[in-house]
Amino acid sequence: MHINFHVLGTLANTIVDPISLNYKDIPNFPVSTVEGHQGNLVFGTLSNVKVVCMQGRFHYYEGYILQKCTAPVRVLALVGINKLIVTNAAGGLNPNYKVGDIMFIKDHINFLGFGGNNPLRGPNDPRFGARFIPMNKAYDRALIKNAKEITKKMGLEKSTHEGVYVMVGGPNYETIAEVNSLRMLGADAVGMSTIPEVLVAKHCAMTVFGFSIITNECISSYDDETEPNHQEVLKAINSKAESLKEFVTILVGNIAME
Ligand SMILES: O=P(O)(O)O[C@H]1O[C@H](CO)[C@@H](O)[C@H]1O
Ligand code: HPA
Repeated sequence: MHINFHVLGTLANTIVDPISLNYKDIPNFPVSTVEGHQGNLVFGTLSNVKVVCMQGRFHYYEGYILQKCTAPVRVLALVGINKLIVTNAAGGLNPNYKVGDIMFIKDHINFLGFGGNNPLRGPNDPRFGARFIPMNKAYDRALIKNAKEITKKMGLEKSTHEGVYVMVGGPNYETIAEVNSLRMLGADAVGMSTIPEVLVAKHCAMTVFGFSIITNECISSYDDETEPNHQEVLKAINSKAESLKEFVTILVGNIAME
């Protein structure tokens, strides 16, 4: 199983018997440039299940093409990974979402993809998957159900949601008009990542589960004096680290029992 920990990088510290490889020591691997993305591939076990954790991901706004951003997912497929847990920090578009809430990703809107910018663009390599892939079952329903049961038992029910993630290119945060448009499109949380990895994972026939941590409430009024910033994003993530570690550890154990 593979866990993509990204800005939740401290979660990698829960891995038992870890073997950590720095991305810069892996031939042809991209290198993380974003604060909070530590840049290690960590092999080990969690809940007695063999896992690989990406401690740091790659974003389009860093300057990498999407094929490069997602190359690690294909590396993971080649080492035998068939289940992927993706995580991210996201701004809450849904007015009911509060900082620190968890959103299980039930679906996504690929803003970059609408214009044809897709990691699967180019000649198809059939060793990984088919040219045309369905995405209506991208996020595994059974795992969402399982995750809901865990958060309920953890007493997190009120701060947990199921929603739609939209990816924008970044690196700027959204204007007020953009926030209002994304809401109208039906998105609940916005970020600058994840969807390319999910596309490549589905191309490789992986089972995918994803969740967002709501790190800020998107600003939708011209009278609001506040501004979003990456420090508040990191702070919100760190304040949830302990309960997220517990959640992911239980989830991995449950997945293995299925
Ligand atoms: O999606 P992740 O990498 O978790 O992080 C989110 O937080 C950063 C912006 O603060 C952006 O990288 C955005 O995508
Ligand atoms: N917008 C886009 N990406 C983000 C945000 C946001 O408000 N918060 C964390 N990542």
